Amino acid sequence: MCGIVGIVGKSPVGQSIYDALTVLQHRGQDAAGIVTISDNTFRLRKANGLVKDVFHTRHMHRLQGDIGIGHIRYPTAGSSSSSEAQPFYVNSPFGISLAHNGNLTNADELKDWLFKTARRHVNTTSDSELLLNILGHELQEAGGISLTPDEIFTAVANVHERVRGAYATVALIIGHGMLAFRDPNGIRPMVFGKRETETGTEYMVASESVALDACDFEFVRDVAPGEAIYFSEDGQLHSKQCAKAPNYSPCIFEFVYFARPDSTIDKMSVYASRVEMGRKLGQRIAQVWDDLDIDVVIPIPETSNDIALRIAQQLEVPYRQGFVKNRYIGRTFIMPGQEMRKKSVRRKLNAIGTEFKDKNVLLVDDSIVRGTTSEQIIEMARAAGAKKVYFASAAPEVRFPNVYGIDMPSANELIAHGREVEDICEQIGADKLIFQTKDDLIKAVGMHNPEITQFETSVFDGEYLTNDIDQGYLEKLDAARNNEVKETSDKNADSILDLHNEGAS
Ligand SMILES: O=P(O)(O)OC[C@H]1O[C@H](OP(=O)(O)OP(=O)(O)O)[C@H](O)[C@@H]1O
Ligand SMILES: NC(=O)CC[C@H](N)C(=O)O
Ligand SMILES: [Mg+2]
Repeated sequence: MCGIVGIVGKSPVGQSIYDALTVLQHRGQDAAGIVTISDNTFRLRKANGLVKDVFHTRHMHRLQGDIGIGHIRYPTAGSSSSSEAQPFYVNSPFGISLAHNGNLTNADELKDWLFKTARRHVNTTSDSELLLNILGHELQEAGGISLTPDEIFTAVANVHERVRGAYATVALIIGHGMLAFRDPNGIRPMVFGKRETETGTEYMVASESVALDACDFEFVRDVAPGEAIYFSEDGQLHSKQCAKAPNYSPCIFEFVYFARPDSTIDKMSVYASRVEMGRKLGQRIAQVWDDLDIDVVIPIPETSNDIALRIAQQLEVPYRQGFVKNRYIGRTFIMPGQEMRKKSVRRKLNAIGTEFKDKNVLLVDDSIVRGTTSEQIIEMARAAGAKKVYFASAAPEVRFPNVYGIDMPSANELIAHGREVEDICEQIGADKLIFQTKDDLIKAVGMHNPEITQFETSVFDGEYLTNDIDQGYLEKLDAARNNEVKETSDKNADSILDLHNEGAS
């Protein structure tokens, strides 16, 4: 999951974009980038690393201009080379710079078409650079040098026709303004907001509402699935539904894990959804485990904290923070390699012995994906003296790869793939294991916005709503991106030919 942000301001926007990226850091830890426009010239700084490490004072001084976009990356396609950090840039038919959250499912077809028909060369293996070139091509077909909002919307409508997958996108078009659009299923989130200043209204788009809060922008609304919003440089706002058949289906995993609890996505509070996940799971535990002998409920920090607290209330059992999280270690699941993920669990979490000694503990996590966290945490709980270790997951069994922006390319790496609950329980070493049902998860999130009747839930049920994913596609994805392949390609990532990146050293 990446994070995107864009601001059309009335004064320099570099610092606000930086601030927005820091509060979106939980969506990607691999690379960060900002592009601004000043004197009709793009200013770019992007590199691998966290926001705080990528941008130094000297870079911020150079990121001048009242309009700009930013990105933080968690790769789901191509390599993790710094040459695939975003935003990307293309110089025709205008200077365009683009940042993308999501993943395209027809990338091979698009690359071929771009080369053979649109005669555009793409220099990296990133799907986002393909998206940029498709947009460039469609802008060229739709508009002249003056480029009207209608011409821009025609271009986006044609992008929707060509591109499959998930794409929340923000782009700068030099000499014109900023364009934001969301795929017709609205899989990845995007909000927009405004800020009134003495010199006029400023606009901002971002992956999550928390970025608007951090920069003092007032939330206006979510960008609708298939919709495009165009903010001209002089501050005019135009919007249009550009998809023929939009079908609101936000990714439910945003609510389970990805998004920050203080964000609201598609009118649904992430925090309230997690609390309700806890209530429902608590009810289920009480029903299914009638011989309940739980002494204490303990979350696996950090995402599951709110869920575990609600489970404890439901079960009328004490809630204790039995694990301490090292605040200097990032999120484990979005780290690039399995080796790094494994090592990080113990560096990140440590047990407080007294909370476990001679107790039957119920450990709660938001999800079990590869089982990296649960397996090690259960060992730690036992080593700290727990009598019995029970485990509850607020998401159902994750059994299928994700193709829409979460890096789960390989079914074989998912601990629940081809396994039933007893089997998974044995694998992670728990005494008992329980999962939320898919139905309850959908209700827990969906109750906050009755307009949403469908969610993107493919990791739980294998149903891919873009209708273009078959076994052949999944096998190819697995072969290209499984752990082994990724670890080798990441070692070679820096040798990938890069174009000049100002200030990269
Ligand atoms: O089964 P796994 O493959 O281990 O993946 C699931 C775990 O990874 C995530 O935590 P993470 O450490 O990324 O972040 P958090 O601090 O937000 O919980 C998630 O919250 C689970 O704890
Ligand atoms: N997680 C994402 O949104 C990734 C965006 C894009 N597919 C990339 O790999 O850079
Ligand atoms: Mg976690």
